[in-house]
Amino acid sequence: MKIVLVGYGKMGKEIEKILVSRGHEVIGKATKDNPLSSEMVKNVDAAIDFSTPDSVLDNINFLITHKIPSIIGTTGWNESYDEVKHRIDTEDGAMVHASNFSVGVNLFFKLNEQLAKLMEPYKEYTPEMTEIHHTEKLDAPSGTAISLATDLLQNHTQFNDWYCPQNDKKSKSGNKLKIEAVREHDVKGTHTISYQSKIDTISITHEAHNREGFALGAVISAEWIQNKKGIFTMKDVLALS
Ligand SMILES: NC(=O)C1=CN([C@@H]2O[C@H](COP(=O)(O)OP(=O)(O)OC[C@H]3O[C@@H](n4cnc5c(N)ncnc54)[C@H](OP(=O)(O)O)[C@@H]3O)[C@@H](O)[C@H]2O)C=CC1
Ligand SMILES: O=C(O)C1=N[C@H](C(=O)O)C[C@H](O)C1
Repeated sequence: MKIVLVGYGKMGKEIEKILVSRGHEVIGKATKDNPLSSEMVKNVDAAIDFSTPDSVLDNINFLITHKIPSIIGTTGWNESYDEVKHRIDTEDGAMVHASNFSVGVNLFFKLNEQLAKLMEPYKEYTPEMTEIHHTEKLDAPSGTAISLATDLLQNHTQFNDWYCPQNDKKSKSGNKLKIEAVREHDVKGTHTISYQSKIDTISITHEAHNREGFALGAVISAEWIQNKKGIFTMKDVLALS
């Protein structure tokens, strides 16, 4: 495949390695000072976007307009999801998006759903979430934490929304699940869901050791989306229901 990388930072560089190792070609790299252009997307099979929360929506709209299948790993655009889905559905677009492209985290998503169902009758346990990332991360909470919280809320009735003390846009008031966002030097991404009671705590944790899993999942998604139309997630790519 001929691929354009949108964002050539920590993830863009990791994805390039995997693309080359699987026999693909990177024919363009969009960055802050060299954004997407019509010239850059001529004859490409897919674009893989790991850019910034501020630029991703413009990138997505550009790629839909130019009929380029897109793999969107950038986080922080959840509020625009309905608008993007409408464009993909009505303009015959093709996209795989995921807050986390690693196989391990997608299995962890299933574990979180199952644990929420199991804990639902035990009202003495209160769920809580923590995510830890590197200090350069621009969004809080992480996209993965938002996905985990959304799945938990759908399978457990104690709370009806989430809040994050490190995110001013979401108010704490009301009946909300707490997501603590911690920033430490060079952490690749750790997510913990805990159910706490006076007597004990039950926790599950996923810890990424490096960025390879995210990058591999994005490349597999670009291979998978070829000749497909519609908006998909990593769950579709992995055939996890
Ligand atoms: N879904 C998943 O599995 C994962 C998602 N992510 C998400 O991916 C995103 C990127 O992460 P990471 O690689 O660590 O971030 P980096 O900060 O390392 O890289 C961001 C890149 O985006 C580029 N950029 C900025 N503005 C634009 C623009 N207008 N057009 C194109 N590119 C632009 C930057 O350009 P310049 O170099 O010029 O500054 C930089 O190359 C984040 O949102 C992160 O949360 C990360 C890991 C896994
Ligand atoms: O910015 C990162 O690094 C990561 N971002 C994604 C997120 O926001 O969940 C995925 C992973 O946790 C790493």
